[in-house]
Amino acid sequence: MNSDLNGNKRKKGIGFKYAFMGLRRVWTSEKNFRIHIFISGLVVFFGILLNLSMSEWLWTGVCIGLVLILETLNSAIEAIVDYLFPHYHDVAAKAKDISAAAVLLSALFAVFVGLFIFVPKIINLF
Ligand SMILES: Nc1ncnc2c1ncn2[C@@H]1O[C@H](COP(=O)(O)OP(=O)(O)OP(=O)(O)O)[C@@H](O)[C@H]1O
Repeated sequence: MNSDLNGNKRKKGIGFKYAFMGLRRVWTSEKNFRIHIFISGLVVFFGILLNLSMSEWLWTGVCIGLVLILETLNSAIEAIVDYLFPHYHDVAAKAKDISAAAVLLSALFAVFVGLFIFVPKIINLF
């Protein structure tokens, strides 16, 4: 056992339980995360419908994973920044903007890969 800054006791050990609590936190508190999950569900649905190949599923999975991982990290950074800077501060703006940029880059990458995979398949339907 050790203590956090508020003197609360925290159990040391394998962090899976806390990691799942983190997932629940990001799901309940971050609208963007829920939107990404919803879009990921749609992509998987259309992937099944369009019968993606193994490598196409791999690329799709990498893109979905990348966006969700970066959105989760972005949420953690936002929480720290909000705590450290309750009022306007240039450092807070810089940290949040750059953290959001990481999510944006991953989303653009996902769109780029998605266009390569899905557009030819959709065109082939007609
Ligand atoms: N304390 C602050 N100081 C300076 N600028 C801030 C501060 N808080 C937020 N901002 C600016 O406002 C933008 C949006 O911040 P916000 O906290 O609303 O995050 P968000 O990207 O909208 O994410 P979410 O919707 O998950 O809260 C930041 O990217 C930053 O430019």
